[in-house]
Amino acid sequence: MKIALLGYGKMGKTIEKIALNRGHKISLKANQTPTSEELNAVDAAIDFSVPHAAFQNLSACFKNQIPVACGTTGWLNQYQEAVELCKQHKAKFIYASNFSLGVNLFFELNETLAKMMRKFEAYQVGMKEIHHTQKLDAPSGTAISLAEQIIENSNYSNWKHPAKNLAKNELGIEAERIEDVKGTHTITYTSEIDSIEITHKANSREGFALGAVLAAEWLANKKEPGVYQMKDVLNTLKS
Ligand SMILES: NC(=O)C1=CN([C@@H]2O[C@H](COP(=O)(O)OP(=O)(O)OC[C@H]3O[C@@H](n4cnc5c(N)ncnc54)[C@H](OP(=O)(O)O)[C@@H]3O)[C@@H](O)[C@H]2O)C=CC1
Ligand SMILES: O=C(O)C1=N[C@H](C(=O)O)C[C@H](O)C1
Repeated sequence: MKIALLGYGKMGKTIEKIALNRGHKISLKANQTPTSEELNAVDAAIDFSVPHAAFQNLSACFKNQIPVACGTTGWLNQYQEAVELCKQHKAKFIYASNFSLGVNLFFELNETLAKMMRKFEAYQVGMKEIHHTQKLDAPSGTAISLAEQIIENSNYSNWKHPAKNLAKNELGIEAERIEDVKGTHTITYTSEIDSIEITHKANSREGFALGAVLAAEWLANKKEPGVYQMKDVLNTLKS
């Protein structure tokens, strides 16, 4: 399949390597919003760009009916608008705050743990993410997804970053930036007696990149237009 890489930075370059190994062709490497002419020459697009560009890039894909997998974080205030636009143009779209298999397993673990802990009010939940110093957004998209899962399955009502002056029902997210850290997320349940902690640590960017390529392949093969989730892709691969 012919792929457009929207964003040819750290992730774009890792995705290129994985996509070529899977027999795809990279027809476009763009560090700016693509033109319709450029998009019409590809089968699918993968957007790992910057927060201020993601919505514009997605709009260009929807208008040209190019299936698009988007991993860019930090633009979610426009997510609903993107969903509407995708439906309006009968396009195909997946956004995932994290495309790696490991983090998607971690999402399942997080949800199960939150359900288990719901009735034990002695435990306070805390979250911390660590990423490299070039990251533009905080907290990470993955931390937001994890926090939303906990909120849905507990008595917490909202998340807060930075994690200061928290009300009882606020889930604090701490973010630390350390050179070259690929992405670490930790959730801690703390009582006076003990702590329970789960951590996912990415050792490289390859897991994110493989997941994004699998999502783009899945979208390109999907007949029905729509807004999909990484869960849909992984469920198909499991069956
Ligand atoms: N969902 C997931 O699994 C993951 C998500 N991410 C997210 O992906 C995004 C990219 O991460 P990363 O590759 O590390 O970041 P980089 O900064 O390394 O790369 C971003 C690239 O986007 C380019 N860019 C700038 N403006 C546009 C535009 N209008 N259209 C297309 N490209 C543009 C930049 O070009 P220039 O330098 O010329 O400005 C740069 O090459 C981030 O939001 C990050 O949080 C990262 C890893 C995993
Ligand atoms: O910017 C990154 O590098 C990453 N961003 C994503 C996020 O914001 O959650 C995913 C991963 O943690 C790496």
